[in-house]
Amino acid sequence: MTVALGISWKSSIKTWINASLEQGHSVESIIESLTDDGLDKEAATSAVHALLRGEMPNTSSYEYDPNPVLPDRIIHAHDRAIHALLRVEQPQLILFDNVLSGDECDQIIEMSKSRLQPSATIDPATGLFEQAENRASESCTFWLSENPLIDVVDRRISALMNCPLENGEGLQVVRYRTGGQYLHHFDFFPPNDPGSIAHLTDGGQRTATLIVYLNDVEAGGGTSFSKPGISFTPRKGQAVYFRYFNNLGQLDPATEHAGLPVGAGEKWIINKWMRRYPISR
Ligand SMILES: O=C(O)CCC(=O)C(=O)O
Ligand SMILES: [Fe+2]
Repeated sequence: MTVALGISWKSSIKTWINASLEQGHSVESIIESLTDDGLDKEAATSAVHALLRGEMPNTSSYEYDPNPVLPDRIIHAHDRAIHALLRVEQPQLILFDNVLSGDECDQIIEMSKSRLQPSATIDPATGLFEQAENRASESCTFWLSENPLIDVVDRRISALMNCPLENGEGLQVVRYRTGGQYLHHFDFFPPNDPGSIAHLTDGGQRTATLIVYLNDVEAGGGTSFSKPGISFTPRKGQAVYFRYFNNLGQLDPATEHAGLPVGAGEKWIINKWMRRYPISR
């Protein structure tokens, strides 16, 4: 016999699903366990998907809970002491100095050149990657800890963001040529887009981003946050952190941002996206 799960599904089931995702169990295996326990498949699937989207509807205003990033002036991140130069509380934004050395920036640019492909964005309906109209750049992704340098950078960023290594997507390197830009957008998967579920099922929602600047840009190319009205100038080795998913499962609308048009020369960055749960690899 199977039972249907009402809208207010028991919080113990929710806690159990959350713990299972945190332990790295796959969505399919969790749904299977729930159906083995007598839930109907559709109810089990929608319960897991509801949790993946975030427990709280975004009708109430975003609550700024404590940032997992340490509040210190200098953070000892894996192998490097990193200075926090500027902190904004609403939205939660931090500018860090010297996250990568000049030499590390140059090496990552060199390693990426032969791998770049035109950047894609996610189709809201299907979840498939499509040719980006709002994003004029090329990019490539490294596997987590793909080589010794990428491994050190992945570990350093994980320590800096105070988020487990396994919750991190592989480093994405982006090159914008003169005129290249990324129009205003959010980094999280829009919870109500049907296409988001395919991405949420492995790792859950994105929680925070670190953008590392790999070069000094000749002109333009800042990262602009329109709600607080702040823009960051690319500076080789520096990084901007922002967090948009809190412990209530809300998403911060004030983290909308853009990569401004590059006025002259090229702009190279790394994107590191952290997820709520470990990603299977
Ligand atoms: O280029 C930038 O400064 C921002 C890039 C960005 O927001 C992204 O790739 O998601
Ligand atoms: Fe972004």
